[in-house]
Amino acid sequence: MSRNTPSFALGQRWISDAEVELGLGTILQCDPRSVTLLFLSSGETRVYATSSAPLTRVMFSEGDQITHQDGWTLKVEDTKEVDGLFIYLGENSLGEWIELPETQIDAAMQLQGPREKLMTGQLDRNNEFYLRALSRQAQTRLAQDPLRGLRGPRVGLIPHQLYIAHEVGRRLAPRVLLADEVGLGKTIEAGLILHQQLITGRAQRALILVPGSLCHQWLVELLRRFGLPVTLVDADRAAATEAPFADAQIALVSRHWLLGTPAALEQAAQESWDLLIVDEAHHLHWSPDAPSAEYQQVAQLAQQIPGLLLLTATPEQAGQAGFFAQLHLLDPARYPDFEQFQQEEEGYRASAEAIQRLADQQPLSSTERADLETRLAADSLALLALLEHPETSDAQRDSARQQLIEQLLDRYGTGRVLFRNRRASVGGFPERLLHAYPYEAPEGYQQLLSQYDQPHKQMMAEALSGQAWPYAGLYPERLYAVQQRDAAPWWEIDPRVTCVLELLAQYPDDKLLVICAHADTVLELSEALRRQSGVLAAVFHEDMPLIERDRAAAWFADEEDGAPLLICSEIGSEGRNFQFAHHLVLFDLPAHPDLLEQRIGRLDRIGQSQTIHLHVPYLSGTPQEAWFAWCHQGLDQFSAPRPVGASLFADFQDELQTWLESPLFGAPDDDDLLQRVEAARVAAEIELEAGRHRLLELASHRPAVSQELVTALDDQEMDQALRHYLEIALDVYRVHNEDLDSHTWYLKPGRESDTGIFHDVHFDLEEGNSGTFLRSKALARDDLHFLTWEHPLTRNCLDAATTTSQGNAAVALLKNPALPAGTLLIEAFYCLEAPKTEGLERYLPPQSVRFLLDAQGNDLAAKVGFKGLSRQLFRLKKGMARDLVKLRLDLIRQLLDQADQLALARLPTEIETAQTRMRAVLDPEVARLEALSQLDPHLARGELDWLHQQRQQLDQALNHALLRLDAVRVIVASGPAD
Ligand SMILES: Nc1ncnc2c1ncn2[C@@H]1O[C@H](COP(=O)(O)OP(=O)(O)OP(=O)(O)O)[C@@H](O)[C@H]1O
Repeated sequence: MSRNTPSFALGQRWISDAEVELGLGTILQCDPRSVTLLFLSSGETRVYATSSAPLTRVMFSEGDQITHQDGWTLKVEDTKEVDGLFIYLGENSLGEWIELPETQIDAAMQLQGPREKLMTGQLDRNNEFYLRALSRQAQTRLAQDPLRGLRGPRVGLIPHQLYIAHEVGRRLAPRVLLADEVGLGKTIEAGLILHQQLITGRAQRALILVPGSLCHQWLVELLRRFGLPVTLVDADRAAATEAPFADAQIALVSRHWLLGTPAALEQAAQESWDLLIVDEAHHLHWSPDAPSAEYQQVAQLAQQIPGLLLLTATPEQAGQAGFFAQLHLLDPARYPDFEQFQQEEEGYRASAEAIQRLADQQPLSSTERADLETRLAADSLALLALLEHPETSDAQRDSARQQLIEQLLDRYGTGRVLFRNRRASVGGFPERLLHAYPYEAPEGYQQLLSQYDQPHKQMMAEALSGQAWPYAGLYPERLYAVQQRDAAPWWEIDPRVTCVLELLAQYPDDKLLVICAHADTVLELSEALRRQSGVLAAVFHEDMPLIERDRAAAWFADEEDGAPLLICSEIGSEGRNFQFAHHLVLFDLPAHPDLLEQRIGRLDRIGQSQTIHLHVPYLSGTPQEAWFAWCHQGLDQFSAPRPVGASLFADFQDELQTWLESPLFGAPDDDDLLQRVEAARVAAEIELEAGRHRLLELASHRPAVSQELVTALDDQEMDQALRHYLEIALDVYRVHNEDLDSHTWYLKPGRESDTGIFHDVHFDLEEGNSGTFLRSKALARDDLHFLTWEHPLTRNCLDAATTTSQGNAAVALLKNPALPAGTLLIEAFYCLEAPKTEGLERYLPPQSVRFLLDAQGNDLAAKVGFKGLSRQLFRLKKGMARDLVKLRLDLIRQLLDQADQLALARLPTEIETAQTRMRAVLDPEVARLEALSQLDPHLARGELDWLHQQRQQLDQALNHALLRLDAVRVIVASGPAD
């Protein structure tokens, strides 16, 4: 389309230079003195003096697309002029040759493309063009950034977490078990993975199931650290809304509520989610004959939802079967059968040794090689051959070795689905100090417990306490409370109450976390403390409403006026963050080793800065004494996590029964039990260390990789490109910006500001907010925004600058003494676009291509950079700019056509790059599933077919990609200054 100024005639189409927003006008009346135009789309009429009418004739050219007033379109191939009116000739969308008189052009036709705007004089400010182009370039760069999704979260750079997040977050529909030891940051890892999946477009929606007691903590972490749009879906919301999940992008739900509320579960299941996250997954009980209802409900969701993250610090709390059940949920093709899984576990040591040898770059022994050959599929054998071939280069060998290790970890271990880091390998955790307080058991307890000496009486104890005998004997206060209703309350005779009071007196400036197995004990103990010495304790247990639990936790956390102690129940405390406290009082001990580790983990977690004091009061002469000895001397559980605790607990179950009763009914026959348990623990740990742990360690953290991540993320603080970008964006959107220090800005919108860029940003539009580029500062101060390329404000600017037509047509003056006045350049940006197909954006990131043409049509883009050139450019007044375009119209059109040709020639290269990128992601997935299905032809078929289909659809879409003109700038040299 071009612009010309012939004489006026009725029916001609013009636009107003002064009011371009009026759209396409039609001449209604004209005489030698005045001309009248009707702007149909805006319903306005204007009369201008003929001699000075600020009007531009609209004339379309070959290749332009025009819309008829009836809605059909025509691609212009030719134009003729009859009685002063243009008639356009070309093909309509049905391929028919047709004529379209300009009088019939749709008045509402958009003239917002860069060419149309340039030709009709709708010129943007030069800094708007600059922002648009900067945004496109940033989007291209960000889309290919290997750290995408890791930059924005407000988290400390902890290597093992970054490794997992980076490894898993890039996957297509990741399905993994995050099983780091208690308190090492599984919630953070899940948040990082989710953030990456959302930012990269791999996922749009997520459903998060957590224990009710952790809802608030999760909500706070997801908002504060990740700025994610999370919605808490609970009974209140379900009562108030018909479809409580419908507009929740990330729905956070109490697992207990959801799985216990059939209507809500059905509503959740009807939504389409990309990622399911289940925290404390060890609660999903499973056995080969009797999977729990909860397990089956989650399995149903896990089958429907492509991505799945299971979180547990104690994956084996429910034994090997429970562990298998979680792996089966994640990857039924890889873990189809419990028996097969058990057999595989036995072979871990051999696999671990072979993998270790590969990792150490040692040659494999002939037995190891033969063993691998019988077990490996074709793709791995090819890698093995490449590794051993004498002509393989070092780089090829490294890459083959790494791929082979990954395949071995995946196929002969749990490498691909299980991540478990341990304190022992992470390091840097404070010491644990045990303080044991043996007390004489009160007479009342002793008498009571010694009554349970017959099986039928023990059954009564079980019925009363809900706990199997002799474990019921670990909680004498529960039996006493029920059986001795008429006596004084248990807490009047129990010396452990005095112990808590003494500890309070001994550590007046410290916070004490007290954990009891039962909610009733929590309530009664707090009442006892209040009555006996006026101490007000915060309490926290599973029967309290969520809001009260959170209030109690906040009261305990308050440094100024907070409660000196918090009394928690077992279930109530799981997963909570209490690392600001350094004293844990184990009022009783839980009846499972993994629960003990969960308790200690409330304090012994990332962020704990001091030695952790574990206070254990116990009653001599009762099962508590024997159980303490088993945990301390047998398993050595207080000094460090004991991953073999759960299996030894199962192995020694029968002997433990007698052992626990021994203080009541005499010494067991076998009094060297503790030494035997200790020996078994040491042996099992050595075996684990060499076998599964070794495999896990290799798969869960590669320090060389995480170190690179840490360094790169550290470096981003100094990213001048981000600061420059934000400065320009804030200028264009008219937001006031002030330096508070060299890394911190204060942003304040004004009346002129475009506040759309604050959409979904937690920002005070009235008062303004500050933001910092420094991670350490953002971690220390929640009130500061953490400014990164991934902050919602930056993302909104990137969107706003590229999704409207603002900034897509501009004219600028080039002040460069070396160029003669009037030299004209055209700077054109093109975007690669393809038909919308599922998953496309992953392989076809926003790609922008720049051309800079001189008057002879030479492309100078490679020689003259965008930013360098922009620095030499100055704005021109709008009127002058329009005249300039008018004057050089033919040349501009010709150069734009040439740019189109260059873009066309570039297209195949761009498509090929996108295809290569797509294959680099999909092909290894396909190869893995093919290898798995070689081991068992029934496995993975569905997923494999789906991947093949996706690859085909994406190939097709990419083959139809186009380079579309996105923005144009006409540059004219002003010549040497006088
Ligand atoms: N990278 C990090 N930056 C800042 N804080 C962190 C980071 N990682 C973990 N934390 C903090 O450490 C604590 C433990 O993290 P998190 O709750 O994720 O651990 P977890 O492994 O899920 O614990 P649990 O086993 O008890 O469920 C939390 O207070 C968390 O905010």
